Amino acid sequence: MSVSVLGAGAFGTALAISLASNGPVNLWARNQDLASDMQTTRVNKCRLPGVVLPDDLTITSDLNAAVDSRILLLAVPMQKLRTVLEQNSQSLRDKTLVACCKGIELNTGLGPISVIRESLPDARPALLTGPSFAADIARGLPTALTLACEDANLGKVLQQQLTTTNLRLYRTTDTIGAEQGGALKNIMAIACGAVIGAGLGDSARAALMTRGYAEIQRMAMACGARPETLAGLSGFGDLTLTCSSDLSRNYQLGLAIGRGETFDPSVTVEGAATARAAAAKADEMKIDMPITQTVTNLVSQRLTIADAAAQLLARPLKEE
Ligand SMILES: NC(=O)C1=CN([C@@H]2O[C@H](COP(=O)(O)OP(=O)(O)OC[C@H]3O[C@@H](n4cnc5c(N)ncnc54)[C@H](O)[C@@H]3O)[C@@H](O)[C@H]2O)C=CC1
Ligand SMILES: O=C(CO)COP(=O)(O)O
Repeated sequence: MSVSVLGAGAFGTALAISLASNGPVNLWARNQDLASDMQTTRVNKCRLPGVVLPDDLTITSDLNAAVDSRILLLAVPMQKLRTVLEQNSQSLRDKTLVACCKGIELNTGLGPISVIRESLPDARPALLTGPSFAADIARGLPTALTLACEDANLGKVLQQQLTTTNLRLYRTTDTIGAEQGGALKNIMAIACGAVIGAGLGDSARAALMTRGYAEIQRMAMACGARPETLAGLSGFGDLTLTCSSDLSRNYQLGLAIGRGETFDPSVTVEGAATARAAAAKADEMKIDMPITQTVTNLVSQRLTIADAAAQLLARPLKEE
C-alpha cells in the first residue's frame, strides 16, 4: 500500500474512501471494536453513516500493518496529535506524515507541522487542509484542498499521490499560512454560529467574517505566513465554508451558544481549544484579536452573547 490513514473518524474515513479510488488504502482505527465493525459492515456507523466503504479500503487496528505505507495521513484532532505521535514514535519516526488536523496546540501555541517536527525530528511533515466536509468527500462531491509542504519536491509528489478524481489538490510551501488559516477560521465559525443562533442577522455574520479575516491575517502574517496563502483555499476558502454551513461542528457549537442550548462535549470542535491557544499567543505577541478573545470567553461561559456583541461594537473606532 502506498497510502495509509491513521484515525478512523469522519475525516480520516472520508479521505480513505476518496484515496481508495487511486488504489489500495489502509485505514487505522485505534479502537478494535470499531475496526471489526467496519470490516464486517463496510460502514463507519458512528462517523459516516450511510456511506459504503470501497473494496480497496482495508481497515485495521494494528498500527504496524498501516505504517508500511510510504505516505501516512494523520486524521486525529489537533489536541491529540502529539499523543498519537509520541505513543507511536518508533513506527512513525522517519515517515512522510501528512497532518490533516486544523488547530493550535493548547499548551504550546504550535500548529500541526511544528508538533510533528518537535515530536519526530526525522519525519517529513506536510499538511492537508482547506474547505471540505467529510460527508462531501465521502460522497465523491467535487472538492479542492491545499497540500502544504516546505520541501517543494516532496510537496509535488504528495500532490500527485493524494489528488483523486473528485479531490483536487493545490500545493504551497507556506506551511505557516496553511496551518494558521485552517486553525483560526474555526474560531470565526464559532463566532458566526453564535451570531446566527442569537438571531443577530446575516449582516453581523458578514462583519464577523470580514473582521475575523483581518484577525487571521494579523496573527498569521506576524508568524511568517504569506498573504496569498491566506487568500487561498486554506484561509479565505475554509473561512467562507465553515462560517456559512450548518454542517460545520464549530458553527454548530456557536449556534448552540447563541440559542442558549447545551452541546455534546464529545464532538470534535477544534475552535474551542484553538481560541484559547490563539488568545494566549495574541496576548504574548501583542496582536489585537478581539473576536478570538470574545470567542474564548463565550465558550468558557464568562460572557453572554449580548455582552459580547455590545463589547465588540463599543471598541474604539479605527481605520479599516
Ligand atoms: N470532519 C470534517 O468534515 C473535517 C475534519 N477536519 C479535521 O480533521 C481532524 C479530525 O476531525 P474528525 O475526523 O472530523 O474528528 P472525529 O471526531 O470524527 O474523529 C477523530 C478520530 O481521532 C481518533 N483519536 C482521537 N484521539 C486519538 C488518539 N489518542 N489516538 C488515536 N486516535 C485518536 C478518534 O478515535 C477518532 O477516530 C480535525 O482536526 C478536523 O478539524 C478537516 C476537514 C474536514
Ligand atoms: O474544517 C472543516 C471544513 O473545512 C470542518 O469543519 P468543522 O470541524 O467545523 O466541522
